[in-house]
Amino acid sequence: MTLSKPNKLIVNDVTLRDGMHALSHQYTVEQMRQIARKLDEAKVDIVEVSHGDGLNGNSFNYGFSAHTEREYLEAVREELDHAKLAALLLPGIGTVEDIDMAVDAGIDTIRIATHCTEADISRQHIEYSRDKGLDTVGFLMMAHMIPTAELVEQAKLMESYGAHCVYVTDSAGALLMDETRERVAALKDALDCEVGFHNHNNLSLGVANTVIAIEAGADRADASLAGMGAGAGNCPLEALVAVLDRMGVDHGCDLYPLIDAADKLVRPLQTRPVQTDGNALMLGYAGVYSSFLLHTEKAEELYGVDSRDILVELGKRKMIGGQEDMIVDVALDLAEGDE
Ligand SMILES: C[C@H](O)CC(=O)C(=O)O
Ligand SMILES: [Mn+2]
Repeated sequence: MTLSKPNKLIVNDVTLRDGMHALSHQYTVEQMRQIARKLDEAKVDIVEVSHGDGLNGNSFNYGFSAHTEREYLEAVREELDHAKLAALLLPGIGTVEDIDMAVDAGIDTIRIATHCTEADISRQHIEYSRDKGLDTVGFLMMAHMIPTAELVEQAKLMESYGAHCVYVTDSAGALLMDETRERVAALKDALDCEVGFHNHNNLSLGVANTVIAIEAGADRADASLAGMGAGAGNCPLEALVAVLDRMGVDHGCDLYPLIDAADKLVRPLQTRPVQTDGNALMLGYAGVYSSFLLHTEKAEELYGVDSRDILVELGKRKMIGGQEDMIVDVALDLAEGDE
């Protein structure tokens, strides 16, 4: 099938940001350099670098990273000739001072992420980033949790603050195919700015849903090498590019350096394989934030409660990003027999 798309797809790699979750934020600077070099050689448009939970995520609650974000950003900046450098920020975890640091370290793009019902807290950060001349993106996380019409209203807020692009972000990898199409098409219809799509492979729909998003008009798509990311990982970049090649979609990336980087650089780093195994599947099934996976497995070990039960309960309680401490709460409740 050939898809006629008016503009080239913008490919945003998240191996060095979402991929941080899969490694408990422990990339070395040299690993980041090697991966960034290959992404640049493959002509990926945007390479994102940050703590997995965004700038300043370095903390007891989210996990400490091996190096500072300035060290990571400055190192990757030196490796990029073609690709733009991006950082992610969640208002409240990161502040405008972190945007200043990232600008100083050389970013071109900032992505401001909020829970899908909280777009209003992105105003200050989006306006500030626009004033700094950054390519500015709004990122509506856990997009499966609200109906499409509400998501559109939240996206319009981000656009009104000045976002160049607003993302449908399937943080839990929970969206079904029709749900993906409906959300992306509705944002495309309602917004003048670009629309993006980011997802997780928890229900094994990573590539399929990204292709559907592109068919529905997404201008930007996120993916990562070997799917390196939270939960079952993100849409695997090399597989997406192979499929888009077959479909005749203009994405501008070279397949072979991506395959080489996925197989030789990234997969060997995956101490816990990034795949749709039982617990990762449960994230998509129960609608739970993908970065809860490793924290939940730790709670299983500590409190002797089945991870799957913890994840189902977290989904029932509608826990969202930032509520990582509730994983322990739920595990303790289940251990005591009261849920
Ligand atoms: C901070 C999160 O990891 C952002 C993200 O990639 C998602 O919600 O998915
Ligand atoms: Mn993600």
